[in-house]
This record gives sequence, structure tokens and C-alpha cells, in this order.
Amino acid sequence: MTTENLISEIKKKKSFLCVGLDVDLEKIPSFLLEEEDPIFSFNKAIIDATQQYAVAYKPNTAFYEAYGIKGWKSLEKTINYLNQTYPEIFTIADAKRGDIGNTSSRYAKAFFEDLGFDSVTVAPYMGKDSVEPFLAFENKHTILLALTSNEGAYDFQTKKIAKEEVYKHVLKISKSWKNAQNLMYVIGATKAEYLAEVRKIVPDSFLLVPGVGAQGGSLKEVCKYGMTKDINLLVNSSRGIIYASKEQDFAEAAAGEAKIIQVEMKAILDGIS
Ligand SMILES: O=C(O)c1cc(=O)[nH]c(=O)n1[C@@H]1O[C@H](COP(=O)(O)O)[C@@H](O)[C@H]1O
Repeated sequence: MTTENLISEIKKKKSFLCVGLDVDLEKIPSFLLEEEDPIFSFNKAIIDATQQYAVAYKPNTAFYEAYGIKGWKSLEKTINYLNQTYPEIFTIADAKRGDIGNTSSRYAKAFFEDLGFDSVTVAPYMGKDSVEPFLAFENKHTILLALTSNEGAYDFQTKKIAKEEVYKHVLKISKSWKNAQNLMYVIGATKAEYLAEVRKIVPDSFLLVPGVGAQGGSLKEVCKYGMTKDINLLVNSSRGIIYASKEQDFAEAAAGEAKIIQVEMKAILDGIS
């Protein structure tokens, strides 16, 4: 999907919500465990119920890899279902990959070609040649970890090298890489106050902002510092939406949570437009 398509979907739906599909069999309604593929059944119901409020879905691959081959099959069925039923929706494989170039090119093929995701999250630690193989794919997006939502982000990402924080080096240096137009960045919602600095370096890049909901980040703060005239934000919530209920009404309850966020997003967008 092109960036222009994503922006037009955001404007049409008045939403920049990304729903995180982080499925844990211990947290889903127990009656689903009798289904042949409980993870896919859960995802399908959640997607169908929430798609009117969301522009993106982000399965975190850890939650699928944890169940071995069966989990990977559920991931494949989920991305196929999204691509076939809701082709206008942006898909993110949250896999946090990155390795020497030869290996990164295999990761890129796995997520972009074999599974058909629009984007994948990538760690910048191994540098340019570990990221460029992902960037080589046209109309596919590489979402580079810049300033993450967790406490450990302060261990390295905010430390200074040559008087500047590491996350700023990541933003600046990555802009010079081949096909940098295919880059997006992860900035945690729990660090919204940093977004003003981030926007000085990457004024127009899309930012994936996880950390509202269960991690307590504020949507208003994220928008205040991170939103551009074309919005250029995808705000993710996983547990706060998908585990709203463990009963028969789990999908409706998830839709209710997604709607609350979308209504807040619409109000913000109406305020700026
Ligand atoms: O790359 C990510 O999506 C990510 C980066 C980050 O800095 N913080 C973060 O929470 N995430 C992911 O975003 C999701 C957040 O889930 P909830 O806390 O349940 O909303 C999880 O899949 C995390 O792995």
C-alpha cells in the first residue's frame, strides 16, 4: 500500500487507530478453545467487529511463534483474511527483525512476499546494511524502532553520543539510506513529550505510536506533539481493545473500546481540519 492510500483511508475513516492482534490463548474467551483454530477465530471476530474504526492491524509475531507451526498458520490465515476481505487496511508484522544484509533480505521476503504484509518493524541496531534490504521493496514500509515505549528505552535510546541522543542519530542517519522514503518510525506513546523533537528531524514521516491503553500513554499528548497536516500517525492499542471481555460479547466489547478511541481521534481531526 502506498503512503498516499494510507493517508486517504485515515481521512475517510477519521481514524488513525491500529489494533494490535497480540493473541494469548489464556486471555481469549474459553469457548473459543473448542474451535479448530482458536487464534484465527478470535482474530476474525475482532477484525470484523473493529474494522470500521481502524485503519491498521498489527499482529505481534511473538504471540504466534509462541504456538509453533500452528501459531504461524494462524498468522498466515489472519493476514490472508485481512488482505482478501479488507484490502484497504494497512497491515504491520510486528517482528522487530534486522540482521546482516544477506539475512535481512530473507526476513523481508518472508514478511513482504510470502505473507504479504504492508510493513514490518525492524531494529536499527545493526545499521544501514541490515535495514536497506527491507527498504528495497516498493510500496512496502519498514518501521524502524527509534524511541520505544518501555522503561529500557532510557538504557540506550536517550543516551547521548556526540552530544545527541541515540534515537536522534537513528532518525537522522536513517534518512540518508537508500529508499528512505519507505521508512516509518516507532515512537512510544509513553514518551509523547519527545515527539516535538522527533518532528524537527522527521517532519513528514509516518510514526507508529504504541502504548495507549494498557501502557497508559495519552492520545491527546501524542497528537499535540506528533500530528502533521496529513496526520502521519498510527496509534496502536492491543490489550486495551482485544481483551475488553472474555464472554460471548468479546468482539462487540472490543468494537466498543475501538470506537471510544476513534471518536476521540475524530474530534481531534475535526479540530485541526
Ligand atoms: O513495535 C511495537 O509495536 C512496539 C514498540 C514499542 O515501543 N512499544 C510497544 O509496546 N510495541 C508493541 O505494541 C504492542 C503494545 O501492546 P499493548 O500494550 O497491549 O497495547 C505490543 O505488541 C508491543 O510489542
